[in-house]
Amino acid sequence: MSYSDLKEAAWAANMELNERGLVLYTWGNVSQIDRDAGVLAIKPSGVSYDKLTVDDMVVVDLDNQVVEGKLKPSSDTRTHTHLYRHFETIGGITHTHSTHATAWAQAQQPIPCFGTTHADYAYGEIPCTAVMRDEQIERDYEEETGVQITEAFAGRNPVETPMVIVAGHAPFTWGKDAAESVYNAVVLEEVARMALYTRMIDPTRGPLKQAIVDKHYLRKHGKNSYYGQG
Ligand SMILES: O=C(CO)[C@@H](O)[C@H](O)COP(=O)(O)O
Repeated sequence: MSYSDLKEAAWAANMELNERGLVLYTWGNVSQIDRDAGVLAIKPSGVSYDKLTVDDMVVVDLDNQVVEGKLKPSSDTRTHTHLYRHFETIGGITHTHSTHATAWAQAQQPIPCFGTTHADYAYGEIPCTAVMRDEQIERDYEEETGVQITEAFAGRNPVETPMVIVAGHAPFTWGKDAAESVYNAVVLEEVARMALYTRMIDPTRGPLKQAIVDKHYLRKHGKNSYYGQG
C-alpha cells in the first residue's frame, strides 16, 4: 500500500469516528498500519476533525519516528505502536473518549457480558486495565498505557475481544484495519451504554451464562460460523 493510500484509509476512519458522534473537537485518534512497509498513518495531534485533511495524516514507523508528514503525530502514538508490536494480527486502532465506555473506564471496572449483543462482538468481559504505577507515569505515559493494555490481555486473544478500557482514561479498540477498529469503537460505546443501564436496573445482575456467550460469539466468529451470508 502506498503512503497516500494508507493516509487515505486512516483519514477516512477518523472522519467516520467523528460522523458517528464518538469524539468531540480533537478527542480520540485512529491509525492504520502497513505491516509490509513497517509504518502506520495516524491522526496529527490537536487537529480537530472538521479541519483534518488526508495530507495532514502523519506516517510513523514502529519506533515512533516520523517518516512522512508536516505535523506532529498524535500524542497517543506510542500507545498505538506498542499495541501493533504486541498484537501482531491487528491492522487498525481507534482511541475515543466516548461517554459510556469512558464512564466504565473512570469507574475502573471491566464491562461484564450481560447480554447477547455484547457476546456477538466480544468473547466475554471487556477488560479494564490496571491503574498505572507512579514510576510508569514518569517513565513514558503513552508507552506504559500500551503496556497496561497488553498486560490486561495476558492469556487472552485480542482478536476475540477487540476492545479494552484503560482505567481512569478511556477506551481503545482495534481490528483488521482502521475502519474495523472504528466499527468496534461504535459497538463498544453501545454495549457500554446497555451495560450501564443494566447495572442501574439491577446492580446485582451477574454476567450471561457462558453457554449462551459461546453460542452467540462462535456462531458469528467461530470456524463453524453460520451467521450472515458468508
Ligand atoms: O487521550 C487523549 C487525551 O486524554 C487523546 O485522545 C487526545 O484527546 C487526542 O490527542 P491527539 O491525538 O490529538 O494528540
